[in-house]
Amino acid sequence: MTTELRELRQADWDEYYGTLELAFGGVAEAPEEHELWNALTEFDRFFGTWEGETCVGTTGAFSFRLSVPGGSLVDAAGVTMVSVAATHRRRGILTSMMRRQLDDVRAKGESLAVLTASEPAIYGRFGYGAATQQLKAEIDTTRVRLSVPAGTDDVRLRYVKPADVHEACEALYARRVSERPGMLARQPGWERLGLLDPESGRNGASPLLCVVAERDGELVGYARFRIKPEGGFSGMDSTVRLSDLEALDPAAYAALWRFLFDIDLTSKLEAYSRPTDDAVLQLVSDVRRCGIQVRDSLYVRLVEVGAALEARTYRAPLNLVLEVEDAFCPWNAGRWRLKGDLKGATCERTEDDADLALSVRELGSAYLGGVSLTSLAAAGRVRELRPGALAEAALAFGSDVAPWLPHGF
Ligand SMILES: CC(=O)SCCNC(=O)CCNC(=O)[C@H](O)C(C)(C)COP(=O)(O)OP(=O)(O)OC[C@H]1O[C@@H](n2cnc3c(N)ncnc32)[C@H](O)[C@@H]1OP(=O)(O)O
Repeated sequence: MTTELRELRQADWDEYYGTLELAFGGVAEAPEEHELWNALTEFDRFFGTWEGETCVGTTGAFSFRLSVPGGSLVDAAGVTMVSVAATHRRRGILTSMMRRQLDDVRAKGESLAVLTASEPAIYGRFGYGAATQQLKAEIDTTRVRLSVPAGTDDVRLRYVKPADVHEACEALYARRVSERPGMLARQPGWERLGLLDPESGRNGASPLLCVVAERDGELVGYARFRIKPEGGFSGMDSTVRLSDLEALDPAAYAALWRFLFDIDLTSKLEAYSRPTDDAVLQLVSDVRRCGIQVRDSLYVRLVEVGAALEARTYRAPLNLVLEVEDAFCPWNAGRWRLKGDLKGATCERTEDDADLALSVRELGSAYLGGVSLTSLAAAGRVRELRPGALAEAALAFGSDVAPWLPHGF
């Protein structure tokens, strides 16, 4: 039986979403999660592959604004909900959906596509490069102490219901977005994600709790977390699970972490996604007892190389020619002259000799400044054709702040 790839319709959403859930193990999500993802679906950007009435492939894209080095917010397609029914794998269904999707992203004028991958091996062939990492911590709060900066005691903390302060927390988050590449500006509707709290997603922990940090009555930070009750005959020994934490200054930041460390009857603090340069690593007395692990997070694909490279700034002056390989989106292939500095950039087609050769996947990895071109060159994935060009480009592409995606999509 032949398959048909077509835009998603509201009437087909349940069948489409059922296919996706099955590909991820078949456990149905809670009704409130269904409702949120249905509300966020941009139907003209979501595709299903159909065999008769049966959906056998899913994908979609959200219209995001991504923070890039220099602080601009750039239109980016947030690729999501990718699956192929296990009965229909290895027949090229994913490849046909990726083809349609990237053509569609290009037609919309977006220069970037981004995603988080269930497995790192899937998306390199389509030109996506791993661009950010996330840090997981499991901190033994009975052994690790925090050194807090002056002013921490002036920060007032209070428990609040997450929904009661949600608007103010979202406004604070919005101020943080342009300060760190990889963060997404919350689009209308997405503010609900931070409050999503189905019982099935808590794994035995409390409902979502929130503490705000204030100074002179102004919100300067917040932490949202859950507490998983644990322990036994000898007493309670619970775990704090941090969901998200943002603060506007070091004292507010330290006050929130100190609070999380000091919650009575708890001995462990778990954080699943923090930036790799999180300042908490500089506050702790014993980083070895923080159970740090790092993994890949956001993958970036330059859909229009010229426009994407012009959309960010560069940390040092740069003037070189890139020879780009891009088998899946051949309109990007060839030579580009990139001139840039802290103020802006131009990137145009050229016939001049190339200084560096790389594929679009390496450009995606380096784009947010978190993966060094020098390291990619050491792996043989970037070739220096003019001596000195690699050092020049590696310095310019880098970011002082580690890029980070705070939440999945
Ligand atoms: C952004 C997100 O949503 S990430 C979520 C991705 N989804 C999942 O992980 C759910 C479970 N997995 C699946 O649904 C499917 O296995 C998919 C979507 C990963 C792959 O779908 P398929 O239709 O089988 O892929 P398709 O046949 O187009 O394969 C294309 C190529 O990718 C390769 N490939 C496919 N899946 C994988 C994988 N998991 N790891 C490594 N390579 C893979 C294939 O071997 C093939 O390579 P080839 O052209 O050299 O032979």
